[in-house]
Amino acid sequence: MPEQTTYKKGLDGVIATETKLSYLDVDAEEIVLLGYDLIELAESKQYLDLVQLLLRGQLPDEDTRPILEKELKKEYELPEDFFSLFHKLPKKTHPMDALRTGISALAGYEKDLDERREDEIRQTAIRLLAKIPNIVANSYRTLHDEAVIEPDQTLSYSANFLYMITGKEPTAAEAAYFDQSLMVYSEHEMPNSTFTARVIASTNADIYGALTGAVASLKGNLHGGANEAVMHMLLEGGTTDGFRHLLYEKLTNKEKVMGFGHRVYMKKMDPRAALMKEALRELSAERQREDLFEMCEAGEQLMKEEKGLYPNLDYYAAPVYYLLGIPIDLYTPIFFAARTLGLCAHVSEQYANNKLFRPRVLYTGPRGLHP
Ligand SMILES: CC(=O)SCCNC(=O)CCNC(=O)[C@H](O)C(C)(C)COP(=O)(O)OP(=O)(O)OC[C@H]1O[C@@H](n2cnc3c(N)ncnc32)[C@H](O)[C@@H]1OP(=O)(O)O
Ligand SMILES: O=C([O-])CC(=O)C(=O)O
Repeated sequence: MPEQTTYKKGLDGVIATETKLSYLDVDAEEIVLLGYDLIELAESKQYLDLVQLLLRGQLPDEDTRPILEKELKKEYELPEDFFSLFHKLPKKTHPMDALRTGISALAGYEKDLDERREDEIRQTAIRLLAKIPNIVANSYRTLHDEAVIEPDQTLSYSANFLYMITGKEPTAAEAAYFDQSLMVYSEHEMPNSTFTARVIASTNADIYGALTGAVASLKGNLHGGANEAVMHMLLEGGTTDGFRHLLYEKLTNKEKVMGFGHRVYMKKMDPRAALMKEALRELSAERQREDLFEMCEAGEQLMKEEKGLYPNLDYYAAPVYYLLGIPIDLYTPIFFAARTLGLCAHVSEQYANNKLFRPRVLYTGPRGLHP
């Protein structure tokens, strides 16, 4: 028998690894990202700055940012005929499953899957960050019998991502809201998907396998899948009164209300949700959709009063994506595209200081049986 240690269901509160990448300091209300506060970064920087920070350890300056942008743009293209893969899938395939298939398929094109050197893994991360938005947008298009939209090198990274999704060149303001959402989704310490990726990487499996597993984890509605569920719930509610009624019904039926609660922030508002709430306030005023903002605020108020629960990021990111004209099925794939950054940094860190994850169990089954 292993030495008895405390068992925590769902590894609640258990320290799983050391990391220099990020830490949720709930008391200080800070999401620490390599020493910086994620919210401060999201208010003043761009997603590409975070790419440089998480993969290369420091924020870029005016000289290094364009170099990084060029590196990414050089890698936008996917292998020839890549999207024929998606023509063969059933039309009802969820975009997260298409993304999982796409990332898995990309592995076959990598020149050396056994490479584990930190600088090389970080170059692979650049390739993944360049290609995943293309897979997200165009696997969806292919499954919907729409023409593939080639990446536009003249647009910024985030503007191009949004352009490939909607087919329209975004305004500077739309691109900025989207970029900010990518930043707040980019990295968040040790959620289930990051843990999944590190567990897979700890067997010395390649980064494509680690990310493929992480897509599967993120799809679940207790994790990334919640953003899509939130939007369906808002649409089902329809009006503030309708939404309130729906939430009461869910609480009476003891159903989980998507977009509320969090393993780490359980009794506090997720700081990222507060930032997206401000984005929604502005965007809904610009679009004369104050009704949507009011509905969300009424839901927030009700959940606080009835359950003492606060919104997480998915609650306010979903209506922001809705007002940006993004199809609901793409909300979780976009979350994954943004999180590719944090995942790659974690996988790289795992390789650099590896120890196989292999916990023990609290056995509750029978003993002493004989065939
Ligand atoms: C970006 C992200 O991935 S953030 C997470 C996105 N996921 C969601 O929004 C899904 C809805 N939320 C949840 O299911 C949960 O809050 C989780 C899974 C995120 C975290 O919860 P856990 O730490 O595992 O706590 P658990 O699910 O056990 O909940 C504890 C209690 O709060 C209640 N609770 C927690 N979240 C909710 C919710 N959203 N709606 C209703 N009740 C809830 C539970 O029913 C439980 O009550 P009980 O003790 O009376 O049984
Ligand atoms: O931290 C978590 O458990 C989930 C979450 O908010 C994220 O992955 O962004």
